[in-house]
Amino acid sequence: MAVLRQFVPAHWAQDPVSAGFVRDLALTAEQLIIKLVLPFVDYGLESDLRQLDARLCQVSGAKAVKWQFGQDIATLSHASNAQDVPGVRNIIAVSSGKGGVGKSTTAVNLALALRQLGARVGILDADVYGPSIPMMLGVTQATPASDDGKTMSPVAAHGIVANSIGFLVGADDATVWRGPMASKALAQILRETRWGELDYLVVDLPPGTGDIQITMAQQVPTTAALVVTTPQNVALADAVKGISMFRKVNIPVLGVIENMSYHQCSQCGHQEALFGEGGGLRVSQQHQVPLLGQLPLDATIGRHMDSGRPTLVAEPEGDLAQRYLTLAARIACGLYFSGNTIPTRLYTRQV
Ligand SMILES: Nc1ncnc2c1ncn2[C@@H]1O[C@H](COP(=O)(O)OP(=O)(O)OP(=O)(O)O)[C@@H](O)[C@H]1O
Repeated sequence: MAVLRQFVPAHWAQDPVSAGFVRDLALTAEQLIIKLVLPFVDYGLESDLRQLDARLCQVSGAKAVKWQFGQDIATLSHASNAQDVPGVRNIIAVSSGKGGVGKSTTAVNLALALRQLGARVGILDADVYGPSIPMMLGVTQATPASDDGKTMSPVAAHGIVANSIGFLVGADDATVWRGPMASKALAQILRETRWGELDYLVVDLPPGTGDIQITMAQQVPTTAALVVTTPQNVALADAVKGISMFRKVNIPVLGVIENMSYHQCSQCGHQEALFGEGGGLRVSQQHQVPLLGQLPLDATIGRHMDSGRPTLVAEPEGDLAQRYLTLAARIACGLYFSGNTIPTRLYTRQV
């Protein structure tokens, strides 16, 4: 325990003992068995912890250390008084100040990365003006089923569940929705979907700071928001507006994600900062929000999205997937250590 107390894994705010994650510790003739149960998903933790093996063997007399991991994702508190969404533990809003910065691409890959790390994940396409999630998940022909005429089952794709106004009205019709009608559509689709048990529901917001964002603050129990930006000054200025808006409406901003940070040549691997350098970091420092990750402008990301097989599905072992997995773990970790755990409610559904 003393050895474990001295070790704080990357992005954690506490060591595993103080955080209460050590569930079991047993010494057999040969092995020291340590079981950790985490309230968030993590990535690369075992290789981090393996650095302790030699020291643990020395103090315990064991020949080897066996690490065991379990996961019970915590429900974190949210600032709004909005009613819970049955079965949904945490809601993460993905936003951007400007359109076209790669918010939906990031939201989809983030949801799939959380899933790959072992969480139960859903995605809600709240971009009621231009829903793109059905296309990105390759399920444009799907329709959420309803057996009672009041609620609907989300569409399953690549291990996650999804719902989008695009499934219900067709992408072109959605663009005419404005103001209260769009907000009502979001609230309705969120509450009338039978999400099942989810650790994380990722919500892809429309760009900007409009009615939908206000609805997220007032009617949705949002745990925290992420702001996606590119390094260009125009995008950064709008990202700052987004951060201020979330703060005004009491939604914690977990951090900034810089997309299209640099261009990586698919032929020679050369990296070039097409849109300038250091923008995301500047915003993060000036507005006291962490820079959670930087993703390259890479033509394969766009191609994967267009084919309906996002990078996490098309190349789950590739370098880009590793970046999304690292980002997802950092978000899950940050959400846990910056929030307050509340008891997870048990729901029964009337049939
Ligand atoms: N890192 C990236 N590298 C290459 N292409 C990308 C990257 N991120 C996004 N794209 C591409 O950029 C385009 C815009 O992305 P996306 O739809 O995710 O943006 P958005 O911010 O959600 O836009 P909007 O909110 O206006 O709908 C898409 O064609 C997508 O495939």
